[in-house]
Amino acid sequence: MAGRKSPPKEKVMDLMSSTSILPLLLGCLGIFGIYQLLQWMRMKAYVQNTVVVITGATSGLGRECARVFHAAGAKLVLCGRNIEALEELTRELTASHTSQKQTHKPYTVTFDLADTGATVAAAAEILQCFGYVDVLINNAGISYRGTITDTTVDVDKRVMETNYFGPIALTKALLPSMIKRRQGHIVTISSIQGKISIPFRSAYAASKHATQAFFDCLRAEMEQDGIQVTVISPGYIYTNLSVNAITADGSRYGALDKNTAQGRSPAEVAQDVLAAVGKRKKDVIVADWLPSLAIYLRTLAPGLFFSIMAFRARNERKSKNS
Ligand SMILES: NC(=O)C1=CN([C@@H]2O[C@H](COP(=O)(O)OP(=O)(O)OC[C@H]3O[C@@H](n4cnc5c(N)ncnc54)[C@H](OP(=O)(O)O)[C@@H]3O)[C@@H](O)[C@H]2O)C=CC1
Ligand SMILES: CCCCCCCCCCCCCCCC(=O)OCC(=O)COP(=O)(O)O
Repeated sequence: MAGRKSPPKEKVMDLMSSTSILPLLLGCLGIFGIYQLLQWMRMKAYVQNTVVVITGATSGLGRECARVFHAAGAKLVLCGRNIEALEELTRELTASHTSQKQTHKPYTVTFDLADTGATVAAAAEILQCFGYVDVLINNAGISYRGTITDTTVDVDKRVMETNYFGPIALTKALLPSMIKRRQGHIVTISSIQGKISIPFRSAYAASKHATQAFFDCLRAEMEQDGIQVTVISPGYIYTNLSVNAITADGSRYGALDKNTAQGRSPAEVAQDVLAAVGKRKKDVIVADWLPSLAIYLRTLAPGLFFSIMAFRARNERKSKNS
């Protein structure tokens, strides 16, 4: 009937059929789906049968990475200090074998990353496992809690040795064989604290900033040799990191922090690590919006960021003293 207004739903349907928007939309969705599927297949193929070395595989994120990469068909070399924990994980992974996908029995290599000599010797042992290394995941690390004025330089050194000098020694020892093959991927688990510094974490934040800087330099230098470098910066993850953290005098902190307990599950973060490796990402932040915003704030409005951190320090001091 002339002059009668059609209801909005009908109008939308009319528009869709008359201008072929619906088939166009469906076509785009289909192309996007196929693209995602191809990306996923490429990612899986990248990891299947590749030799992946994981440090700190005895606990937390490292152990979950071991599970995720094993399930994806990687040939694993699991590293840590605790031989029993490594053997237990190896038994678990071997028992989890399914007929659907070919999986491989992992090797284990035991060493302390804070001991450079032992780390370099371990690299030779790691290379003997499968004859080469495709992917090194520098995951092991320790955290720290304390005020700068109370903290001994020995504590600063201990954190730097585990989080910085150990991983770079292992990386340097494995690089020549990767360069020779013109193939390899170095992955480093840094932290949001590799990009911003928060009070009472000086040694940890410094070690993670150094890590970010070193691996950014490495990425540029290795491009000509075909070696990939990925730095992953997670926010809080629900692991034993705070429990195992060291304090100003070097003693164990021993408590599970609220932020840590409310963090992401290590299994979920391990999937993000797998995706970042499979997609050959260069720099990945795995965190909620607040830490990401804090990184932007540090760059774009440093004055405001420093005021917020000073406020945080005052508050933390007050609540400790009360
Ligand atoms: N949990 C979190 O909130 C976050 C963690 N990260 C990073 O994730 C990584 C993994 O930590 P996470 O799983 O959380 O913590 P965990 O404490 O659960 O695991 C740390 C791992 O590192 C190993 N390790 C520590 N010191 C040494 C050493 N000297 N030599 C060899 N191995 C060592 C531990 O082995 P052992 O059993 O021998 O002690 C353990 O396997 C770290 O680099 C951490 O900085 C980053 C952001 C957030
Ligand atoms: C006007 C806009 C206001 C915006 C406020 C932004 C500032 C908020 C500060 C957020 C700080 C986030 C810190 C995240 C730290 C983190 O995720 O660290 C991960 C770790 O490595 C944890 O190790 P730890 O030993 O510290 O548990």
